[in-house]
Amino acid sequence: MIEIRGLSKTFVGQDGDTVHALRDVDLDVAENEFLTVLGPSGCGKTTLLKAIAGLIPWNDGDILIDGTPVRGPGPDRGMVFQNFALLPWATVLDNVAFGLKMRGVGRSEREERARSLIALVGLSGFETKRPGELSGGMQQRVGIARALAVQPRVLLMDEPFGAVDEQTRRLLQEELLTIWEKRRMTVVFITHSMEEAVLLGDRVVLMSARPGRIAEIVPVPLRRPRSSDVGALERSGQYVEITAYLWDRLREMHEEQRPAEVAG
Ligand SMILES: Nc1ncnc2c1ncn2[C@@H]1O[C@H](COP(=O)(O)OP(=O)(O)OP(=O)(O)O)[C@@H](O)[C@H]1O
Repeated sequence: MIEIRGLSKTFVGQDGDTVHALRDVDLDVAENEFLTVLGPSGCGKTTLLKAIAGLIPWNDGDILIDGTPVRGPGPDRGMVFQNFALLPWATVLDNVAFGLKMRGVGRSEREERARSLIALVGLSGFETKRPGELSGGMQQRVGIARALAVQPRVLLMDEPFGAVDEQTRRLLQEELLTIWEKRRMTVVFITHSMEEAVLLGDRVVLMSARPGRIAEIVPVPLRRPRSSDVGALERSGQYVEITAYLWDRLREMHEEQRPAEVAG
């Protein structure tokens, strides 16, 4: 469904140095797959996601969605950011309905759709609140509802639970699994957490830094649905084994990086 071929992206820093954020990345994401992306800080995860979203240009390569080249943002792709990126002056209802308004959906229909999504993410009763009156976890629920409102085929999530406390993160992970189990869509989910990558993903993409490349793709054959008993899943041998494997690989990648760092 998403095909990435030979994707390369360089940035020129303020000091004039060139940073190879991505080099020659090839990746296929299947329809309705939940793909998680894990890698050290600065390996190009956000750059990859923004390129798929059509938010930044790249130097080389192609990104195709159902065979159509990505040339910019589109309603087929919804994005959820770590820092929520909500409209601070607008109510929860208006934030969730915003994308529908932009697409010319009439008031009563967009409010009805927004209310049902607000219920889906567990925020009924908070429709008239503004983001500043909500906790971080609640704000991120609004961010998810807003992204889902336009019924995107692809949901792009950039460390969406990175800014909330551990308990809230656990709840949001379970909720996201429940939502995805109900209405399947293709998800690309960036995280720093090995546990999160395994809990949510069908496959984990491991990226290495400088330049950002795909080091390995690790399948996660844990049974689904997973939302009903996350605790048992996390205690299963398979879960423990995959998480340990990812940690070994990340540590190896870190070791490989070190001599280059020392040599400058
Ligand atoms: N606008 C920019 N200008 C210059 N360099 C940039 C820019 N955006 C990203 N970079 C560089 O590109 C590389 C990849 O950045 P990116 O944000 O994609 O990494 P990341 O894996 O998402 O990092 P993190 O996990 O810390 O969020 C980094 O070295 C970063 O410094």
